[in-house]
Amino acid sequence: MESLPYLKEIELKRKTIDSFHVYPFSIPAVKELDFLEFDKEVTIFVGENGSGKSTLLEAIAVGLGFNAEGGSKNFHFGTRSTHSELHNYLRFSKSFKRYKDGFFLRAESFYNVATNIDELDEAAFPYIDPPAIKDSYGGKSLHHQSHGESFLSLMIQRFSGDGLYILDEPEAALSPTRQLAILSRMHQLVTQRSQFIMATHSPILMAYPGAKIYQIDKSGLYPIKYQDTEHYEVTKAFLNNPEPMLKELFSEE
Ligand SMILES: Nc1ncnc2c1ncn2[C@@H]1O[C@H](COP(=O)(O)OP(=O)(O)OP(=O)(O)O)[C@@H](O)[C@H]1O
Repeated sequence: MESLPYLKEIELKRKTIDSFHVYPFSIPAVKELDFLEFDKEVTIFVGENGSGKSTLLEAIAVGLGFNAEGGSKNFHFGTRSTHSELHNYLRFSKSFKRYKDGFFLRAESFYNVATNIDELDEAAFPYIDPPAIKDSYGGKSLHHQSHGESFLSLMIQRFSGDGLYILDEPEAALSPTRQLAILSRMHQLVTQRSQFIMATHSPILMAYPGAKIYQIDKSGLYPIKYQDTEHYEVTKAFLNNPEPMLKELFSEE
């Protein structure tokens, strides 16, 4: 699709940064960052806990106009104000084509998104019967669905294609079977001209065919093949033959 992706590149305006010794500029994802290309429909960030995936994803989302705690561009609630200033130091290079749908999904604050939907529906109730917003999320309050069900409702019912979707660890509540369902839904949405930018620890989700995977570690941020990710190697080695690893882990020495 010629006009995809919607987000083509980000650049860190390094000259405007006073110090790379303070958060968020001190974290591996940012310290070595210059340019980052989004040249595939699906871009995936992988890396150890604390490498800076969420910080980077949040800055991309906020810089593009999404609420720092997640949601579509219509969400403006905030229960905390701890998001970093990184977005102010990024330059965004976008396609001429606009996306029609968009969502920033972060596992850690999805609860607040669900609460906000309920509150908006309650506020609309005297005027619109039945309240409409949750219809787009599977017809019942996301609080009345399991964590995994609500994630899946969101992707299946609410995401409508022609979209830019920024997902932070969407696997958090999902069984392996549901993660496969997410892969399938992502594929449908990609065929409907969508772009995904995602941070994940899931070896299932990072197997999305043709995805561009960026590894984040102390040397910075660089493309990596799926089979070379630590997530793939460790999971494969463990599942193929768990005993030696368990023995090593539980040895007294
Ligand atoms: N508001 C903040 N102020 C200072 N340091 C922070 C802040 N938020 C995060 N950090 C630190 O920045 C680093 C990167 O955190 P971040 O949440 O981006 O990592 P991550 O790669 O998403 O980790 P995980 O895989 O565990 O979700 C961590 O060391 C974290 O402690």
